[in-house]
Amino acid sequence: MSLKSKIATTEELRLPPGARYLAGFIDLSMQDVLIAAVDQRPWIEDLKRRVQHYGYRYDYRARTVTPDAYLGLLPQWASDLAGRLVSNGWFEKPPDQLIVNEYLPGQGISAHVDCVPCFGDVIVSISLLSACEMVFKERGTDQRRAVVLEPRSALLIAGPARSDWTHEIPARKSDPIDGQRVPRSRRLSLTFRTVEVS
Ligand SMILES: O=C(O)CCC(=O)C(=O)O
Ligand SMILES: [Fe+2]
Repeated sequence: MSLKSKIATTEELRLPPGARYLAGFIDLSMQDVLIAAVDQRPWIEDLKRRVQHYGYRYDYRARTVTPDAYLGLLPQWASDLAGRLVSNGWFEKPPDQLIVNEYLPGQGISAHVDCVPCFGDVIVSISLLSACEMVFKERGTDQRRAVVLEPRSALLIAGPARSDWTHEIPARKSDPIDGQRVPRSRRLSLTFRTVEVS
């Protein structure tokens, strides 16, 4: 077994119930295409990290998505990825909302559960560039699972992992990976969701 698949297997075991992890979902040339596409688009700069919203705008202050937040169809590069997430069986229908997050070293996302009435049960986050650690914590217990999100991997969060556990990316400049401190560099994540409008 290669070192890489050994790491992926170990991380599988560390995932909370309902989460799944796929290393190498994106190949190197597709990663370049996606980064170039994202970097051509305007960033929203009013959080601690830069973000882009597609499909529907998520309101961070109200913590909700409303029907009037519709922004239009996903751009081609995003709907191609959404289609792959249907063909690999992770989504039943193509997700219609995408948030791109940019993390520079020292930036993260605080512990949260993605809005339960706003979005469907399945959430998939694709990682580009730097690796980082994601920490899951079970609400109401002291259970904690730290997983390494490798570049070009895909993480599915559903079921208990989606609603009974919080997830976060600690705001750090390096992560403990395989017993070493690995410095972070720029990371982009593409998080796909399905909006449930009432
Ligand atoms: O960057 C990530 O992989 C996770 C992003 C996330 O949790 C979110 O946008 O809700
Ligand atoms: Fe999240």
